[in-house]
Amino acid sequence: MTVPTAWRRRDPAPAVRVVHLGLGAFHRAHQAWYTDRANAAAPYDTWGIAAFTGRSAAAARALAAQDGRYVVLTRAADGDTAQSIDALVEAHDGADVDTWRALVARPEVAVVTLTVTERGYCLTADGRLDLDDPAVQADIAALRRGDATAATTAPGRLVDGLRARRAAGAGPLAVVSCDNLPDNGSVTRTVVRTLASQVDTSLTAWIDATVSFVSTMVDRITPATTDADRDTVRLLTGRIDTSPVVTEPFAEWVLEDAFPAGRPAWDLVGARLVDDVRPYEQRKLWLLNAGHSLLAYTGLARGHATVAEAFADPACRTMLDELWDAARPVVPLPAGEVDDALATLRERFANPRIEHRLAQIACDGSVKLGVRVLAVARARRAAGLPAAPVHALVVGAWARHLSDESGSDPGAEALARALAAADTPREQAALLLDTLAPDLRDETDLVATLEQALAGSSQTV
Ligand SMILES: NC(=O)c1ccc[n+]([C@@H]2O[C@H](COP(=O)([O-])OP(=O)(O)OC[C@H]3O[C@@H](n4cnc5c(N)ncnc54)[C@H](O)[C@@H]3O)[C@@H](O)[C@H]2O)c1
Ligand SMILES: O=P(O)(O)OC[C@@H](O)[C@@H](O)[C@H](O)[C@H](O)CO
Repeated sequence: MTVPTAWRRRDPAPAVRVVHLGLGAFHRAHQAWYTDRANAAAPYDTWGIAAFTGRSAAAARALAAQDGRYVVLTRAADGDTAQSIDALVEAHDGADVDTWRALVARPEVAVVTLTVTERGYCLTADGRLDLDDPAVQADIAALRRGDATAATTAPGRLVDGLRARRAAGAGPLAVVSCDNLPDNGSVTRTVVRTLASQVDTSLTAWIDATVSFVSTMVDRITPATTDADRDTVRLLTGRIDTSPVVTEPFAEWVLEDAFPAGRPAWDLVGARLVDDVRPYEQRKLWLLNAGHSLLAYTGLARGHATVAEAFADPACRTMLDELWDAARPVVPLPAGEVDDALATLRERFANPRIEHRLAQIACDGSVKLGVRVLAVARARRAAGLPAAPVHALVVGAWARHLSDESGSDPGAEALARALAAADTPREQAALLLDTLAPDLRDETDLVATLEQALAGSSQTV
């Protein structure tokens, strides 16, 4: 493939030492951007990334045609700045399992990062690998056969790659989830170990001894790229970029320091290495992501299309303030730090130049609401605080969204049918809590306010 002159590298590409799965917008705006800046800050220790798409051969081809290079457009309220990223050195179709195995098995590869969406972890409602999922079953069968086409799920691909690494004797490795899930490192370990144990129990023991699963909190609002964004990049840089990414100025990355074979110097460019990521994860999931989900379901119902539009609507803002008030006392960080995060969030959500589509955020509520919204209800119960009606309001708004847009949540089609067939708000409330947080089914105040929200129908929002 001939790379156009505009995209040819002046300096040699850094050697591949990170492999990534899920080459979407967020990886390009966050982990690749951090790695690019870390390489500049530590030129004696550079790291290249080989990234695999989840499903799309076209996205990998488009980036490969630019030698992996692309522009990050940082969009502030008062203007754009363009930065070319060099850290991504290979882009592959996720279906290319031979290259996946070969790269994960290289001894100089020390880190595997993931952005495969919440759904990509194939979890049951209580956080285990869903062994009833046909895709998981197909992966287990293919991996037992040693099939060359092998795995399609993220846990299956990881097991496939780790098996190749063990066979090559390539040694320790860190697997780093960068998805919006609490305890994302432990969740990744659980799904990988469970799947490996179905294939080869000695592999599970090797994983336990050799692989670390790093929990991280990742934050940078990065909407899907549009044609208008590609036009802006062309005007600003003079380059035709098929794969730019538009993002906000704010970026945050908090990681556990568990890298047995080293890592890029992310700490030199703002990432924080800590012993326990959980407080930061909870701060982000319970304030930002929960806020996004509230704005998505209530904002769409009120005719808005973007976060900034919904945020400017006083009715949405009142609900958002209630949501943040309910979370404030249970986020396990000093109150001043929580208030600073909220002040920053108000500015970020108000940025009218970041066109973050509510429809994008509204997808897959069945795997998001439990960890973003009902986790706060659970934390309030544990702290002896009363149930907050706003949590029921968000779940009710999601249920109504599901009845109009069931395609936006492939994991909730059966639930949408059951909700439509249910005779009373009480039955609907039970169905919703069974799906999202079965342990909260006996939370009488929550159930009562959810029934009210469901009975109130669209008047509630
Ligand atoms: N966009 C953001 O603002 C943002 C911020 C923080 C975290 N995240 C996390 O990153 C994830 C991806 O966001 P994005 O903006 O890059 O989305 P995107 O749609 O641009 O890309 C998603 C990527 O994940 C891959 N993928 C999807 N399902 C997969 C699966 N089952 N197995 C393997 N790969 C799979 C897709 O093929 C694609 O490469 C989010 O779901 C979230 O968990 C996103
Ligand atoms: O990416 P998702 O689908 O997990 O969630 C949608 C948004 O809430 C999310 O992408 C935020 O923009 C992001 O988490 C900000 O860091």
